[in-house]
Amino acid sequence: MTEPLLRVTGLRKAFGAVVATDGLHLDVMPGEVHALIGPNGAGKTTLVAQLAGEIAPDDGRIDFAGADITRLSMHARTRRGLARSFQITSLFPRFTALENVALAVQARAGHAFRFWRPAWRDPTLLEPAHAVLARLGLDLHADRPASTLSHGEQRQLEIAVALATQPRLLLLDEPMAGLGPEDSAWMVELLGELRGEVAMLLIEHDMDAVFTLADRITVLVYGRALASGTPDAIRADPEVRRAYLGDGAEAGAEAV
Ligand SMILES: Nc1ncnc2c1ncn2[C@@H]1O[C@H](COP(=O)(O)OP(=O)(O)OP(=O)(O)O)[C@@H](O)[C@H]1O
Repeated sequence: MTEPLLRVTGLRKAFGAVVATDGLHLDVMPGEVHALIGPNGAGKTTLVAQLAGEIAPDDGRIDFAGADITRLSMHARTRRGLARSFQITSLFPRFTALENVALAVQARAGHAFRFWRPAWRDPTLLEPAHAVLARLGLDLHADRPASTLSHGEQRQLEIAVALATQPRLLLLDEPMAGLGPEDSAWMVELLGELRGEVAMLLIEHDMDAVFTLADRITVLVYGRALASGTPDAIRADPEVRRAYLGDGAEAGAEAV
C-alpha cells in the first residue's frame, strides 16, 4: 500500500483558551490534491503554519516523506520538498520575476548566498528559474520587477517561487484570494496542470475551485476533521451540510 506523503497525527495548538488545532489527524497521499475547507476560524491557516514550520504545535506529530519533521526549521522542510506558496508580501518587490525565482532555486540548492556572484548572474540558478517561469507563462515578464506585475501575475509568481524549490508537497493558502474571475480560472487551470506531479494541500474558500481540483476534501471545524472524502462524498455528507447550514449560510451550503 502507498504510504502517505504527509501524515499529521494528534496535532494540537491552542492560543490561550482557543484551541485552533484539536487533536487533528490528516493524510495527504503522493500526487494528491487534498483540499481543506471549513468556516472562518476553523483553524486552516494555523494548520498550514504548523506544517510549514512557522509555528510550533503544542502536541502531536508531523511526518513528511517518511521522516518526523515536527521540530524541523522551515528551511529544513523546504529542502525536504515541502513548499508553502507565500503571500505576495514575501516576494522581493524590487527584484525582477526572474530574480525572485532564482533565489528560490538557490534556497533549494541549499548553498549560502554567494555575494561575489549574485543569484541573477549564476547560470545554474537562472536556467531552472527561466524554465519555471516559462512553464507558468510568465517568461514574458521575467525582467519586470515583481511590484510592477498585476495582482494575478504576482499570485502566479508566488506559485513559481514555490515550484522552483522542486516541492513534493505544495501548501496553498487561498491561492484565489483577491483574484477576478479571469485570473481565478487561469489559476485553476494552472493548478490542474500540476496535478499528479506535485501533491497539494489546498485551502480555498472558492468552492468551485475546490470541487474542480480536489481528489479529496477534508472539512475542518473547530480544529477537528469533521469529514474527509471524495468531492461527491463530501457534497452528500449530511453533517457537512449541517455545519455549513448552521448559521443560515445558504450560499455556502449550496456551494458544498
Ligand atoms: N496568533 C493567534 N493568537 C490568538 N488566536 C489566534 C491566533 N491565530 C489564530 N487564532 C485563533 O485560532 C482560531 C483559528 O484561526 P485560523 O486563522 O487558523 O482559522 P482559519 O480557518 O484559517 O480562518 P479563515 O478562514 O478566517 O482564514 C481562530 O479562533 C483564531 O481567532
